Amino acid sequence: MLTNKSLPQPCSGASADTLRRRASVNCLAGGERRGGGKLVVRMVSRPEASPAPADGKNVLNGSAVSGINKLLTSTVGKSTNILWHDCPIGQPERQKLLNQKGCVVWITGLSGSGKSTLACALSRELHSRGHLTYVLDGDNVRHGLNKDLSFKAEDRAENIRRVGEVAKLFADAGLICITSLISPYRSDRSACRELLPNPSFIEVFLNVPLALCEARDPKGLYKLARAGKIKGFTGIDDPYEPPSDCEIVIQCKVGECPSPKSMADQVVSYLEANGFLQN
Ligand SMILES: Nc1ncnc2c1ncn2[C@@H]1O[C@H](COP(=O)(O)OS(=O)(=O)O)[C@@H](OP(=O)(O)O)[C@H]1O
Ligand SMILES: Nc1ncnc2c1ncn2[C@@H]1O[C@H](COP(=O)(O)OP(=O)(O)O)[C@@H](O)[C@H]1O
Repeated sequence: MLTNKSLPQPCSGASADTLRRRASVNCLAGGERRGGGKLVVRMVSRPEASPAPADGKNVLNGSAVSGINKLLTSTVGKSTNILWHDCPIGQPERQKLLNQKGCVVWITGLSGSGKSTLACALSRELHSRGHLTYVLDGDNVRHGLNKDLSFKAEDRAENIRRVGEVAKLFADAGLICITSLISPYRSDRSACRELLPNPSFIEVFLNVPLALCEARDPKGLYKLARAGKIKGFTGIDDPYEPPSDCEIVIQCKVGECPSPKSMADQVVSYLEANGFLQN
C-alpha cells in the first residue's frame, strides 16, 4: 500500500506534493538514496511542465528560476540521469480493484523441502477464495530471466536480487506474489525484505531436516551431489543459513510432516489475520 512512509521522502525542502507530481525519489536523508543512488538536481527547459506560478517563475526547493524547471534526476548504479515517473493509477487503486493487499510470500528451504509444493498449494487455495497470486519458482525463473546464472554464491545472490525486484513489482501490481527459491543466504533474503514496506514481506521457512529432503530426492540431485557429480549443492557442500526471525515456520520431521493443504492453510491464516486478504 502506498503510505506516507512509502512515498518518496523530500530530501532538500521540496514538498511531498511537488515530488509526487514531478519526480519520485527515494531520499533517505541529505541526498542519500536507497540503493546507493545519488540525487542530482538538473536544470532543464521543460515547457510542458506544470504551469508556472503567477509571477512567471517555477519554484522548487525554495529557489526560483526564471523560465526553467528543476527536475530531480538520479544516478542509480550505472543508470545516470534517470527520473521516476508515477502514474495516476497506483497500488491503492489496484488493491481496491482486487480487494486484497499486494505482498510477497517468500518461501525458503532446502532442495526437496517442499517449497514448490507449498507455493502451488497456497496459490490454489488463495485462487479458490478469489485472490490473485503469482508464483515465482527458482527452477522456472532459471529457465528464462536468470538462465545466465550459476549456483556460485554471487550468482545465487544475483538470482535472489532479481527475483526480489520482480516480486516487488508484482506486489506493487496488487498481487500476492509467492516465491519459491532455496535462497540460502540470510543477507540476500534480508536485502529482498528491505525492498518492501513492512509488513509486506512474509518469510516462510520450510524447516525440513536434510535427511528427509535427501530421502525424498525427487530429482536425484542429492545422490549426484553425494557422488561428487554436482559441486556446491546446498546442504551437502554449500551452506544453508536458516532464518533467525521469520514470520512463519513450517516444521516437518520424518513421519510428521503437515500435508501440503495444511501448510498452505497455515500461510492463509497468517495472511487473513494480517489483513492481506481484504482491502
Ligand atoms: N548446486 C545446487 N544447489 C542447489 N540447487 C541446485 C543446484 N544445482 C541445481 N539445483 C536445482 O536448482 C534449484 C534451486 O534453484 P534456486 O534458484 O531456488 O536456488 S538459489 O536460491 O539460487 O540457491 C533446485 O530446485 P529445488 O529442489 O526446487 O529447490 C535444484 O533442483
Ligand atoms: N508436505 C509434504 N508432505 C509430503 N511430501 C511432500 C510435502 N511437500 C513436498 N513433498 C514432496 O517432497 C518432494 C519435494 O517437494 P518440492 O515441492 O519439489 O520441494 P522443493 O521445491 O523445495 O525442491 C516432492 O516429491 C513432493 O511431492
